[in-house]
Amino acid sequence: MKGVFVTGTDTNVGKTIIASGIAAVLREKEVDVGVFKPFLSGISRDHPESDTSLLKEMSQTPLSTEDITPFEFKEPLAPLVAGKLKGKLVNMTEVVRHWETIRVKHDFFIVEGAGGIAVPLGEVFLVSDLIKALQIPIIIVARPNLGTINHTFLTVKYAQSIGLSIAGIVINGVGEKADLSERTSPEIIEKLCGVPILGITPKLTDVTNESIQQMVKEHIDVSLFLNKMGVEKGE
Ligand SMILES: Nc1ncnc2c1ncn2[C@@H]1O[C@H](COP(=O)(O)OP(=O)(O)OP(=O)(O)O)[C@@H](O)[C@H]1O
Ligand SMILES: C[C@H](N)[C@H](N)CCCCCC(=O)O
Ligand SMILES: [Mg+2]
Repeated sequence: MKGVFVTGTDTNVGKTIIASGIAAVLREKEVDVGVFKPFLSGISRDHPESDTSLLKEMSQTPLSTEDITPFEFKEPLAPLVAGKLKGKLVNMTEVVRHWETIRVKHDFFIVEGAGGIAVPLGEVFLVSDLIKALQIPIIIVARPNLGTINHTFLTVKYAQSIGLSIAGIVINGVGEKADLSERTSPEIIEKLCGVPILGITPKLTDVTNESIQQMVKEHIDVSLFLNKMGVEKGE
């Protein structure tokens, strides 16, 4: 099994949009792709607008929403905090055990974290610890606007400091009239971080499964990380 873990510089940066778009593009390339969003908070995994639902739809995996998202929490908070409120603390062993049961179901997995890379998932583990346990490279989704250089640099340096492999960065949601910071940040980010920018995606005016897939197909070079991982793909 090969895969990539989609994390971000923050919550709400577009991890699900990018992860689900990549899943759809890989499916179109006849890659046997599965999805895993182990922790979801603030919405039910079966809600049609949940991360889980979009990831499932775009990958067309037969995995159930429970397979994809074994741990869901009501409050829109860090999973550890939401879990404490529910009296349910998840430990890493539970997550890895669940992962071992589903990882055999597909050749390639796209995993989505929760919030940014240092969000607490359990009493003693963060998103970054889960990434380390799954031993797959990361894609960092970042905002386009002023402030993103710092956020992205901090995320990259933290990931590198704990030995995570970084496939690249996606700068997501550039407005139609990109301002000076949006136009200048990508180059400085790539130079400062020493990590490839896999793509710069626009802010869609109409967010549909089709527009997400088309956006990723047009703006993200998935071969940049597929080739590195030796993933055979269709035409
Ligand atoms: N390129 C884009 N164009 C238009 N809307 C976007 C784009 N990327 C993200 N959005 C919107 O921004 C919001 C946040 O995106 P998304 O849910 O993917 O973020 P996230 O990083 O997965 O958040 P979370 O940390 O909660 O999982 C959603 O409403 C989504 O539809
Ligand atoms: C609720 C939200 N949509 C995410 N699922 C969780 C974001 C946790 C962020 C925690 C933090 O960085 O302060
Ligand atoms: Mg998400």
